[in-house]
Amino acid sequence: MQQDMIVILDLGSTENTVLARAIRALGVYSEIYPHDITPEELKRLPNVKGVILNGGKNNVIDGKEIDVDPELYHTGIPVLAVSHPYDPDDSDAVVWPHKESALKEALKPFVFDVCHAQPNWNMENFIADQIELIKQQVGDKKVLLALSGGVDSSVVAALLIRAIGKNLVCVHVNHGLMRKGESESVVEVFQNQLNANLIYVDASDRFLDKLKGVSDPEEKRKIIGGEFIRVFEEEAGKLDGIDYLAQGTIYPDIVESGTKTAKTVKSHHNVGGLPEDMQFALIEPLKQLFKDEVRACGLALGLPESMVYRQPFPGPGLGVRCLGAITRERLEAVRDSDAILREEFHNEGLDKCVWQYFTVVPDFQSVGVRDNARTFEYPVILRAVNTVDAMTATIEEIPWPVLHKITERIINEVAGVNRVCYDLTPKPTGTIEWE
Ligand SMILES: Nc1ncnc2c1ncn2[C@@H]1O[C@H](COP(=O)(O)OP(=O)(O)OP(=O)(O)O)[C@@H](O)[C@H]1O
Repeated sequence: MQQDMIVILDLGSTENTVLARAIRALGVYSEIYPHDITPEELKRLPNVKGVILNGGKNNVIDGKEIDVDPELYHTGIPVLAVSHPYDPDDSDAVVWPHKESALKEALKPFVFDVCHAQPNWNMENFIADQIELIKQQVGDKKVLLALSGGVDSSVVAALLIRAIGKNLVCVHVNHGLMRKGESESVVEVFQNQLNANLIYVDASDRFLDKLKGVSDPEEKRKIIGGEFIRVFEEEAGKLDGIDYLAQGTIYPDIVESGTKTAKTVKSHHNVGGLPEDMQFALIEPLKQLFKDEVRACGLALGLPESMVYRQPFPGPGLGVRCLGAITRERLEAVRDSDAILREEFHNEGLDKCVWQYFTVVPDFQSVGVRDNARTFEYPVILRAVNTVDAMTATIEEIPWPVLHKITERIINEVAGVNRVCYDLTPKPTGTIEWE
């Protein structure tokens, strides 16, 4: 193992991630575990140099104050107990700084002088350690991964290919609602460049047939999600001897799904909504990483920037941007206009400062004129928003010349479109997506 580690035990603090990031900022790897970890489990973790018991206001579960196993103090590993002030009248509470710079200074004596941890946390060492751990866990067994082409599943795939090569079986489902070139790039990067064992399923017709005539957004989402599970199940059923399922779970997913002491923000989809009765052991090598670290890991593994910095994309894909009942004609208009928007945003460097930008095609037409003749065609709506937490969103001010250029390209290059609009609605009152 290349990296030393400081373990944070969650005793009800809301600041676990702040603490982990501050320790990692000192160059020392840090992972967060629940308070009820046993001394044996702790000792099995690689290279643990110290333990921080991180107390806080969520320290009561089912009416009982939680604590760690007292044996943890006798493992020979240095232990530091800290607590964050949560009751302003509680003069006994240790004042623990919130700012990362101050927190780093406060942590240094424990991390370096008491634990003697080496600042050897970097992507190369992380990757080397994960590969070693995966090899130990999996041996020569087979691992299945649903590969969307999104950041998280792509980075997991690249890591597992390094660790176990062809014993990783990736399944990519093209539901026909991908952005332009996306499924092709999954095949190019994983099959052609990384030599992965990739099963590519073109299920476009199947999805589009099921969606024919369905205009209710919720029903559309349900059909897409349900059909995805069926396709994946069918493919998994054809495979023999799979023992493990890999998932692109990252640390924020765990926090959002609720840790033992944190309330659930939203229940995170078990990956791809896989059926409960599929009995696999899980491999989640990124589950302790934050999004920026996942990206750095992907780059270090040689994935292209376009994949690693891919903007968030809804599970039902372009299906929720082709408003109302999906038709192939309008779906192509969404796909082509989205590709133009992305290309122009990239050319202008706007892809670096706008969080999410996409196009929408509604299911009504308007009158226009082209070459002295009347047209009756669809509009394309542009949307570009910034957000910190996706709960609210603001509208990005795009320079007029850029908007003009995008408009001109869309009306000239996208079939069936005669009008372009810019959506100026913040969230609230609009959601980020239209459906
Ligand atoms: N078209 C697809 N083909 C194969 N697997 C998919 C597909 N779409 C989604 N998945 C699987 O479902 C998981 C969750 O999908 P979701 O769209 O919510 O992505 P995510 O959580 O942003 O992760 P990612 O960045 O890996 O796409 C993905 O990580 C992937 O394992």
